Amino acid sequence: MNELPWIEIISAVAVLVGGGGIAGLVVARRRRRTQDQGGGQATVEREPTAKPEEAAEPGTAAEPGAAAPTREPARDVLEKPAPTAGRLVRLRDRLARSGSPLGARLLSVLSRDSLTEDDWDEIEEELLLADVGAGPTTELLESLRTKVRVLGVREPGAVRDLLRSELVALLDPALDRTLRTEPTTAEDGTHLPAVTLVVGVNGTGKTTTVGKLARVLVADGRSVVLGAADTFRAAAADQLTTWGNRVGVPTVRSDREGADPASVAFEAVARGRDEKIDVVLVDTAGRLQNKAGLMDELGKIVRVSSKVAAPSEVLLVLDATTGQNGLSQARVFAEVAGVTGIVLTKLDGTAKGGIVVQVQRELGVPVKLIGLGEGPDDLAPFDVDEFVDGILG
Ligand SMILES: Nc1nc2c(ncn2[C@@H]2O[C@H](COP(=O)(O)OP(=O)(O)OP(=O)(O)O)[C@@H](O)[C@H]2O)c(=O)[nH]1
Repeated sequence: MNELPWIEIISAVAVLVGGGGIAGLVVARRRRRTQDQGGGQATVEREPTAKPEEAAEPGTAAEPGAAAPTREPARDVLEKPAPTAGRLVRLRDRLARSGSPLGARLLSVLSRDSLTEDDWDEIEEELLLADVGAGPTTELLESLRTKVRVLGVREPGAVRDLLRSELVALLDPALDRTLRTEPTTAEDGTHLPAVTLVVGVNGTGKTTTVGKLARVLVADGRSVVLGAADTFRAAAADQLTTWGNRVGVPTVRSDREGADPASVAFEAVARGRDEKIDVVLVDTAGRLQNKAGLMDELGKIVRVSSKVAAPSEVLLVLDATTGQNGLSQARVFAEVAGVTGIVLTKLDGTAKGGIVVQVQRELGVPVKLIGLGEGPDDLAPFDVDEFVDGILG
């Protein structure tokens, strides 16, 4: 794969949008590749060196049969993931087309000749319906009312600029949205891959996000290994393996349904260490935040895989269409797994994007990625300015 055009295109867009969010996904220099993922050549077949026993919690017996064989990708059908750059443009397009855009409705009310109390009530209702949340909605309304009154803003272009700056402020552009995907070196010189753990409740889009993220990383020139720690459903590991195969990324998995997910995560991270892989992406099973056993298991996945390398990112996948529900999920996951970023999926089909504001406020954790559709490259870095321009249409 010729990486140079990628670098030029992505760098140009990073300069254009000036967004910190995309910076973490951009490879600014040609990276050392420890594994050819784009050239259609075979990788070295290697059995995982770590034993499942090592993955057991101290004092617990290792599970028999929990070993995690690796599915090597089929190398002759590799796809070329879409560049990260084009996704920002597509985001605006999808947001503008989804449902009836919040921004357009707000602008139409704000542009009326003289704003009555009914008009302000309508604006409030629109914001609440979009899941912006009661507190942020009140803040936004007060600020808008004052500025409209004090500055006498009436001209449509000026109203749009005012609303735009208020929405940008609400989304906290200062938050660091960089994805930490740089490998590190331990004190003893051991290569440590960057580990990204993907967590969330059932059906939010975790496996799809891992697959899409692998493509983003491959497009940016990173070497990647996937860990199928969703051992409840064999189909989940198959699904992940298929995602990996499409871009030449191997998947570490267990052939036994119900195997210890912590063991699989451990094996995947150990393989990343042994093969000097840049990033290990670990998919976990969907779990309800109110099921203590499942949440304990998640804590164990974090602890056990940290014996090789601690996660540099724990991404909580939230379905934007479920709105407020996502909040209570987010709180519990943050407690158990130390969430470092939110992935908001299915934004293409909802006018409830306001949940971004609430989640960030509640947790102080930034939205880092957004899902814009079911297509393989429908995942984009979250960029505040682009997002607001998208909802303003
Ligand atoms: N429209 C749309 N659909 C999405 C998006 N992300 C994921 N999906 C769909 O959501 C469904 C569930 O996705 P999965 O990745 O299987 O979800 P999961 O969280 O891994 O599911 P469990 O393992 O059962 O918990 C699939 O049909 C995906 O195609 C998105 O951004 N937009």
